[in-house]
Amino acid sequence: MSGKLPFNPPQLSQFMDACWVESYFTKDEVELILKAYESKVKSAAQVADEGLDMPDLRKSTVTFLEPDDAEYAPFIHKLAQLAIQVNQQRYAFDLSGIYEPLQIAQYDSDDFFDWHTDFSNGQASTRKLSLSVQLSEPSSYEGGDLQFKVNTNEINAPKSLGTVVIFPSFIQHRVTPITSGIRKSLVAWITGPHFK
Ligand SMILES: O=C(O)CCC(=O)C(=O)O
Ligand SMILES: [Fe+2]
Repeated sequence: MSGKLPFNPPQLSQFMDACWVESYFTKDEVELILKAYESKVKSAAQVADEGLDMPDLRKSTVTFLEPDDAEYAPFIHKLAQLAIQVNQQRYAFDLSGIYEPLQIAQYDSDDFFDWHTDFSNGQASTRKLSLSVQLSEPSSYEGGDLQFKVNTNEINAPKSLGTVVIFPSFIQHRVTPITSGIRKSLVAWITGPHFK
């Protein structure tokens, strides 16, 4: 017996629990998404595809953009380009595209989204990467930190307008309660075949 059972998997050396590109979108690009939010029908946020109200987990108001909506194509393509590039550098996941509506969320005072992963049962089991675009000026609200749980540390993502935060959908994250003002974000989920 050799005492070995080699699988020899390829290894990643650039993995990060979360990364970001500050000011990736311009103020004008953000403005377009804010107008979309204003023009659409909004509802209280539910949790993943379970369609559940979980008031202890999440409180915010949301609306959605279809990924092939021509009006927002330049914005959505620019976001997709970043997902592809960051995936090549850091994650090497198999990605198929954007198959879910993009979420625009508004967090008013006391709104929050407690610790969770975007990867879950059903449709959420095909989520590979999550991207959050910061749509509000940091000076316009307090609280509302997008945080990642990395071992025992809570890592804050930058809040500057137009910043995109990218992370594997299986990473624990939260948005802390808003203590004043209003925070808006756009979240896209990049789909791929199941982990295998
Ligand atoms: O608002 C954010 O930046 C993130 C929200 C979030 O985690 C989600 O919608 O799954
Ligand atoms: Fe999330």
